[in-house]
Amino acid sequence: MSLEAILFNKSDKDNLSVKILDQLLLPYVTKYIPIYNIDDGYITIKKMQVRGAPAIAMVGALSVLLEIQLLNSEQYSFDQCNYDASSWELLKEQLHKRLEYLLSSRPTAVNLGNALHDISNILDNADNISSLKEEVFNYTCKLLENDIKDNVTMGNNGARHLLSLLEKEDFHSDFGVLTICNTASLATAGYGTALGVIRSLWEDSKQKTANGNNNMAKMAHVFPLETRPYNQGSRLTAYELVHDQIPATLIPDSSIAYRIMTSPLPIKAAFVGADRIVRNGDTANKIGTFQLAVICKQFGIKFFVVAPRTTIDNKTHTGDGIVVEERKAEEFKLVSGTLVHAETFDPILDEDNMPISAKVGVAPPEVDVWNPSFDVTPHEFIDGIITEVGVFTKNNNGNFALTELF
Ligand SMILES: CSC[C@H]1O[C@H](OP(=O)(O)O)[C@H](O)[C@@H]1O
Repeated sequence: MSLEAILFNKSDKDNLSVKILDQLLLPYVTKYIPIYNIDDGYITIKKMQVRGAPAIAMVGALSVLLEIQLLNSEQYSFDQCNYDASSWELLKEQLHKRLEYLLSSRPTAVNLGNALHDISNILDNADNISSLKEEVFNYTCKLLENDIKDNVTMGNNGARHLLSLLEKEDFHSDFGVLTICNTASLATAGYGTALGVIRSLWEDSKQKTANGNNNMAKMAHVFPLETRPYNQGSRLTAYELVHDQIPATLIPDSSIAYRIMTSPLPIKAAFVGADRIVRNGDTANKIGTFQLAVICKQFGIKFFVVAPRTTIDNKTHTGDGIVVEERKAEEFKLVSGTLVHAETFDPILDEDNMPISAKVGVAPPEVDVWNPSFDVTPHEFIDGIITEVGVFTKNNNGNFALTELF
């Protein structure tokens, strides 16, 4: 099992605990940090210690569950925080406000909003704090269980779809794929979305190799983009591909077209995740996704969005309605990482024998920057939307029919 972004200990239902992997320190440092309440959920999501639309939703829901656990415990003194427990209605009103605060941590990824909307409905129908805790516990457990199950189903759906397309075009050899950002175990409860398809394609390749089926289309190489400025591709996806021993070559975001043109093997698809898919199929995803889609269209390479139903926004009609989060300028002007020896790449350790995190400046402090965390890819550039329900492709008018997902 590769790294887990979220550790949820539910062995004692009266003493639930959650830890999240601090992804700002990867790939050199593996450090889990505890979550105790909604404030911790907000901070770890805002700082992107945990990131990835599905993982954000799960950590958000878990932080609400832990806050309810606190409110349900005798030793918790209500005057320590925001709650007036003199009435159940007052407490519910305040908890609704806390959900809105949590939602503001990352506005573009719809999964968090969908999860908090569900929890808000549970809250509206709850009669007391202990029944509320039971309902939110059951909801959150289901959210985590369904995420992994759906990711494996989605991965197999996507692999099967691409291989059948290649069969139809009479393509029977090794191929490469592209991917951007991190859409794997570090962005979900496990297996991943776009990288889940790549994991399924790799399982298929290994099976074909073991059976000696050398005259069949099989994925042989992955080209992950580094994904500036947060480097989810170089720090996280490359890490997961190395862990899974999937052949991969990390490439600069700026090299996509040249990589396709000079690739030693044909590149047949790009698989990307999503933070929000709206009714017409326009998709918000990591900044750089739209230009990857444009380049794929130029080269006739299939471009697939991979996302579970929890990433669907069925209220917004087109991409124009999507709020794109802009991150702080420092996240662009400074590159965060771990101090390593230039030759050996071994982390340099401090007096406590711990790796040293550092930021290096790569731009003049005075310069203005534009640092959108996402972009919006119009559905015209998307060849298919891969979900756990199935693969959705456009009709002859070039439109997606996604009502089954709403
Ligand atoms: C399955 S993760 C979906 C999505 O989330 C990532 O964004 P971030 O790392 O800023 O949370 C990226 O856009 C992934 O494609």
